[in-house]
Amino acid sequence: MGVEVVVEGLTKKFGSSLIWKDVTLTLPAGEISVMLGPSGTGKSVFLKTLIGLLKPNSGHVWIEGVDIANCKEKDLYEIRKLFGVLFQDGAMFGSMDLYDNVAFPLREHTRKSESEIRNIVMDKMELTGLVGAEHKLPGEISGGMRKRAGLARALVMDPEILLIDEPDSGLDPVRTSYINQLFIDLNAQIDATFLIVTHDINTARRVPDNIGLLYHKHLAMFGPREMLLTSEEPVVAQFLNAQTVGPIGMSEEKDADELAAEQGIAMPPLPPVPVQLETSDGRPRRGQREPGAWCRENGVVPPPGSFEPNAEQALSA
Ligand SMILES: Nc1ncnc2c1ncn2[C@@H]1O[C@H](COP(=O)(O)OP(=O)(O)OP(=O)(O)O)[C@@H](O)[C@H]1O
Repeated sequence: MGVEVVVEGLTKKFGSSLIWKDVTLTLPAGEISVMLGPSGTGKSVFLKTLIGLLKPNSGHVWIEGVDIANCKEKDLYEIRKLFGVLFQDGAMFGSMDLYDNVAFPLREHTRKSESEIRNIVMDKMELTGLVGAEHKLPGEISGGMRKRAGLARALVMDPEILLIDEPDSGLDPVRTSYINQLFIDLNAQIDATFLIVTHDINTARRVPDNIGLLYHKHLAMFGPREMLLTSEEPVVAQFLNAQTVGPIGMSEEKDADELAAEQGIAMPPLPPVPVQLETSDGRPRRGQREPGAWCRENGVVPPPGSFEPNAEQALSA
């Protein structure tokens, strides 16, 4: 389960406006990757391009030997069945209760009987902690529950690839922690390839196996979590450690005057690398590695205090 997604030289423009250029990365099968970036850098456009909702100007997205950026509609239709997508607002139908919302893709795209549908829907409701809320309308539940309902719906077709757009938008830190734990537990259970787009650096620091950062119309870096959290590269270090000193300003890039004013101000030292969030029942995940393994294998000395149980002091953005 879980398939690799290989992105090669992807470039996207709207008219003459370049969104990002030459993005190349591989989402490893069954692992959790996070895509970060300042507002407006094209993270949502990237998700939509991966699933073929938007066409890139050039480049390839290879999934199981098919280039979905350039294939026929018929092949795209087949490949899309591998995806589950959780949109920012959950994208629920307001007039249907949660049960019917979650059942919708099964009724629309399969010939399953209502009793088979019931088994699948209730299984996904259980996975996402929604048993008992089946007959509530989306307008009657909290934002956190709506996201979990969107997640249950994204799971009913047993996706190999799960794309999740800003799961933490509009959620308080406690609900964000719950949904992050749910992603880790789900990843262990379904072994799908996850890509989460987020602004939340605490999510990015603790949840994924891999992190990518889109900045200034290109992919600044993509790689294992420990690689980015120990990187001294100014854009990566500034963003992942929520610093104001560095090349990123309020509206993405700082201008020359702002950067000149910072001359001589050293970037603060990197904080300790936190341990990665584990599954709640201790079940291993495919992408999980021993804390510090990447650093050891690559001869990188992590900041003092890294991987200690209490190293995960929340950073404020
Ligand atoms: N269909 C479209 N047509 C034209 N421009 C678009 C379209 N979709 C997105 N854009 C533009 O592409 C840019 C990137 O948008 P996108 O929503 O992907 O950014 P983002 O990084 O997800 O931002 P945020 O973090 O604020 O959600 C924006 O300038 C947006 O206006």
